[in-house]
Amino acid sequence: MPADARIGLIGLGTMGTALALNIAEKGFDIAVFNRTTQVTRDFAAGAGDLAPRITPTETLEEFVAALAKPRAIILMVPAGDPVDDQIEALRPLLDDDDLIIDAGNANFHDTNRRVAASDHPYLGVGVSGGEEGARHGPSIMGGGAPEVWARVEDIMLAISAKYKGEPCAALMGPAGAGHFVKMVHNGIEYADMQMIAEIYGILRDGHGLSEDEIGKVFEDWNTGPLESYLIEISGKVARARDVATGKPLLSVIVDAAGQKGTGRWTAIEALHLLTPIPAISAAVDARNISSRLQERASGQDIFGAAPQRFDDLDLKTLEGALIAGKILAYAQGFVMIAATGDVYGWDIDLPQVARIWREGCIIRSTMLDDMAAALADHAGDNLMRTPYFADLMKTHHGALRHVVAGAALNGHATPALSSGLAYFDMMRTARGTANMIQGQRDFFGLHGFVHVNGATDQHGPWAQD
Ligand SMILES: NC(=O)C1=CN([C@@H]2O[C@H](COP(=O)(O)OP(=O)(O)OC[C@H]3O[C@@H](n4cnc5c(N)ncnc54)[C@H](OP(=O)(O)O)[C@@H]3O)[C@@H](O)[C@H]2O)C=CC1
Ligand SMILES: O=C(CO)[C@H](O)[C@H](O)COP(=O)(O)O
Repeated sequence: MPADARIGLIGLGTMGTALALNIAEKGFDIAVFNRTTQVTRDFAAGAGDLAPRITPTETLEEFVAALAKPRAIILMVPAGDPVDDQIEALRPLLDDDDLIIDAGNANFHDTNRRVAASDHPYLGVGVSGGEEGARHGPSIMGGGAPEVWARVEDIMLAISAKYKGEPCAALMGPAGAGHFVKMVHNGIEYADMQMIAEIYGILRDGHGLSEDEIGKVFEDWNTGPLESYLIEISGKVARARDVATGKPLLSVIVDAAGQKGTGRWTAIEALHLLTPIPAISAAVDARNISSRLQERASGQDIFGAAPQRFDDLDLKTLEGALIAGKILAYAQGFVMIAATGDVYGWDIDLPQVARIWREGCIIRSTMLDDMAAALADHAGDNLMRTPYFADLMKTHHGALRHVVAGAALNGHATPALSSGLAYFDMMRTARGTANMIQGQRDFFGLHGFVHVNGATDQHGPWAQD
């Protein structure tokens, strides 16, 4: 077997299979390996016209031998131990300058650790777009040293999605920066999905619309400012039928949301960074609450089901609420990415992040082009305060307010929309209510407060007792 494959890939699951075919289609010879050999055989047998560019291998030794030197190997296996185990198995077979690329959804702390622990070239690369994106063009968020990224940049740019011809792939920063950006991408994804689900609930239980009618609403919204992959697929999901029964698919899906961890990591990391992302955190909590099926049923037995019919909010208002909520979720995510500058010393280019999210990834949306422009023109500012998005917020925060208030009065839980609104209101209130908290802290613990005249470490009269 000639040792001439330009790149290798381990892990022929949903993402690995699609990515390997994408790489081959773009003209790069690729060697593949999978833990379960039959999967490799089936993959090779089904590769069709792309088979000549693909070298299937059945042992790690055979896989490594099939690669041109210096080697570059993509891992597309589950995050965590499988990545460490695979690296441990591979490294003894590799030369010092061979490159390992973890393209799964690794926790960025793990990527930082792996980079720090090894002198060998390493990239942590976030890939978004699901199976379809991986096959035909994902958004790719690279992390690692620029000279290491340069070794595979041509492949990354070639296989990535294109926005008006511009590749949606870039190096975000060193070490775990790529996986950090992918993590926040997924956090925003959680908030975006949760807000859509909240509006779906109002359409279903408040307005009493059928699934087809709801599908039509999302289809209509997908031709306006909300145009995005998630709104598009929400319409398709609403319209879909269960194959076995012919019933609306949504009516046969248990309402307990799964999660693999990236949203939770985003919420945890935001707390560490002291960066508020309440809409994203609320979306994580909402998934956690959704999973408590038994408890929710018991709650309904005691209190009665919460959501009541209410249809006094028109579709324009619901659309406006989603527009405002979406801006706030993205704004929180971008502020969180910017916070890595102080804490990790990463100088992540926010407009570039927005640019590579314009196509390929799950949160792609027409708004992202305007976000890229706003973040470039107003570096360092919160997206919600940049003129274009501030105007949109001025136009739509009233709708968000009506939806949150109406939902609360009628028993519809809207945790992500409500949290987004609370963030907006707090972030536009020069004098809030934390003076009371400071007073309380000083009362019970003499923690001191800053006086409005600028004097620090001040105390209330109780300090004299
Ligand atoms: N699915 C998605 O939409 C997306 C997933 N990701 C990330 O991509 C990565 C892969 O996900 P996905 O393709 O969906 O996962 P799959 O479950 O479809 O595939 C997992 C692959 O990893 C292999 N594997 C599992 N455990 C081990 C192990 N311990 N050692 C070696 N190989 C192992 C499996 O081999 P075997 O055949 O032997 O089981 C299989 O080829 C994950 O990190 C995921 O979070 C990122 C973006 C989107
Ligand atoms: O990374 C992704 C999309 O961008 C994956 O689809 C991810 O698995 C989604 O997260 P979760 O399973 O927690 O909903």
